Amino acid sequence: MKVHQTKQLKLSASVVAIGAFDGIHLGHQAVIRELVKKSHLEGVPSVVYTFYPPPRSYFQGAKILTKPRKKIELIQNLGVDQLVLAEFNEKYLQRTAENFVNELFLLNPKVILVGDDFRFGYKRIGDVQLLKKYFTVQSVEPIYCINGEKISSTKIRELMEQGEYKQVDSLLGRYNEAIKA
Ligand SMILES: Cc1cc2nc3c(=O)[nH]c(=O)nc-3n(C[C@H](O)[C@H](O)[C@H](O)COP(=O)(O)O)c2cc1C
Ligand SMILES: Nc1ncnc2c1ncn2[C@@H]1O[C@H](COP(=O)(O)OP(=O)(O)OP(=O)(O)O)[C@@H](O)[C@H]1O
Repeated sequence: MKVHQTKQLKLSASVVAIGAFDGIHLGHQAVIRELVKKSHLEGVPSVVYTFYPPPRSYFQGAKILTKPRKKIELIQNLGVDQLVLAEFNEKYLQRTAENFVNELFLLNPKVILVGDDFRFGYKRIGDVQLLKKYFTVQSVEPIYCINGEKISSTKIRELMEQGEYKQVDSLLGRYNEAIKA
């Protein structure tokens, strides 16, 4: 897997998943597995486009569940070809939604996988409707916890605060991760 941190990636075709992906929990894993499956079906490279730090950590000080090295390792293990790890900083967050769309054009995506609530660009102006003007956009069926709640990085952070380490591990799908994080 190739990791790109500064220069914008250019590809003649791809399938792309975008998001914070902090923790690479079971929901994230489902998205990335679907991405890799589509990439094999289409015969084009898979691209995960993510951020460091996660926007929720940058803005709200949320605990970071996976530091870059671990995040890279986990994404690579899922069979992804290219990883964009954008540094989320004061300059980056001020990029307009159109400017971000222009970066996505450079990837020539056949499909983009994002959640229905995905937002992008300065002040979160860009939404899935805007993305759909230019690209084929799809989402993946949600993966739920045993109690019926949707798995999320936020839920995992809450469980960590409560010391529910077994539950954290079960949502991450990995053992002893909660203690190390
Ligand atoms: C170019 C760009 C600019 C962004 N600027 C802001 C911003 O000004 N304020 C904000 O709260 N989030 C901003 N974000 C973060 C998004 O709201 C969102 O958290 C990010 O795209 C990850 O999506 P996800 O949270 O659905 O995984 C920006 C994202 C991108 C790609
Ligand atoms: N439980 C889930 N099932 C399926 N897909 C999910 C799940 N959780 C997140 N995703 C998808 O993973 C991608 C990255 O999402 P993101 O990291 O913003 O999710 P999150 O874990 O809900 O984070 P947060 O708690 O910070 O909102 C998006 O495409 C999103 O729709």
